[in-house]
Amino acid sequence: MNSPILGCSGISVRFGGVQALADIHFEAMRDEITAIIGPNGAGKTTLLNVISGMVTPSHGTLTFEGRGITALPAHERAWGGMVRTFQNLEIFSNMTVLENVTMGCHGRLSLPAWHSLLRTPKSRRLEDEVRREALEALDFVGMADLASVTAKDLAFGKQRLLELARALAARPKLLLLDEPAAGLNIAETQVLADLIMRIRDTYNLSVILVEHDMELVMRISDSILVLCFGQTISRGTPAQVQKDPKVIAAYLGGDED
Ligand SMILES: Nc1ncnc2c1ncn2[C@@H]1O[C@H](COP(=O)(O)OP(=O)(O)OP(=O)(O)O)[C@@H](O)[C@H]1O
Repeated sequence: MNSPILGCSGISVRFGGVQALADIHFEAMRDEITAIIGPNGAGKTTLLNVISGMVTPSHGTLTFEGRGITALPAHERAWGGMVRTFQNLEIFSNMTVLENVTMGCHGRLSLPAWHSLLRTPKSRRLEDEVRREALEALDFVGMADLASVTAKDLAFGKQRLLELARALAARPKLLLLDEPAAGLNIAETQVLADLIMRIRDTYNLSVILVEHDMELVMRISDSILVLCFGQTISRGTPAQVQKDPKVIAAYLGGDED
């Protein structure tokens, strides 16, 4: 039976007078794509930030692979296999595509600095390995031919895929995607949807995504959490969530009755 990779229990976050999240209970299952949706200001990004360790909840606990991680800082969560992408692209624009992706491998594949300084055989082997894995990730997102291009010269859609390739190169167990389709056109969004499903199936990893594009969410998600004003208003499969009157009222702008 499938088990949760991530668990949130009673998560609350307050920013001054704003209750951004109130008592959120939520599980993301292994090898599944879980979407977090909701209207503007619902608390989606805040929840993603709590999961990745960038925001500390005022209440509640988090588990990752069954272990408590509530007090674990963001970088330790990343070492443990939780890797995220950002709504505003965070690529190194003056570096090449390949150099950007190799950044994803570091941390996982690293040696004490003196190995690199002295260019020991071990450090050269490691460099080869990093390069091979980075190229593999680029190939997976269909960008192997762009490896030597400077990142800032890529079209926006390709920059988004570059960020995804870098995240993949870190070999995550849980991939957190913050609005991966933002700024993409319809054709690029289709490519992205196929890619995210292929990532789940090929790498056997779990994905949590925050996304506004409902077509994408309904097409690729195994499970959806719907937030509104910091509260959970619905959870379930795309089919269940789509016909939930609370979701229709709050998110899709319909009537509850
Ligand atoms: N750092 C902060 N300081 C103060 N208030 C914040 C902060 N971050 C978020 N908020 C508030 O918390 C609430 C939830 O914001 P959040 O960004 O998580 O929503 P969201 O669902 O991701 O919205 P959007 O779809 O517009 O990105 C909002 O009312 C927002 O204004």
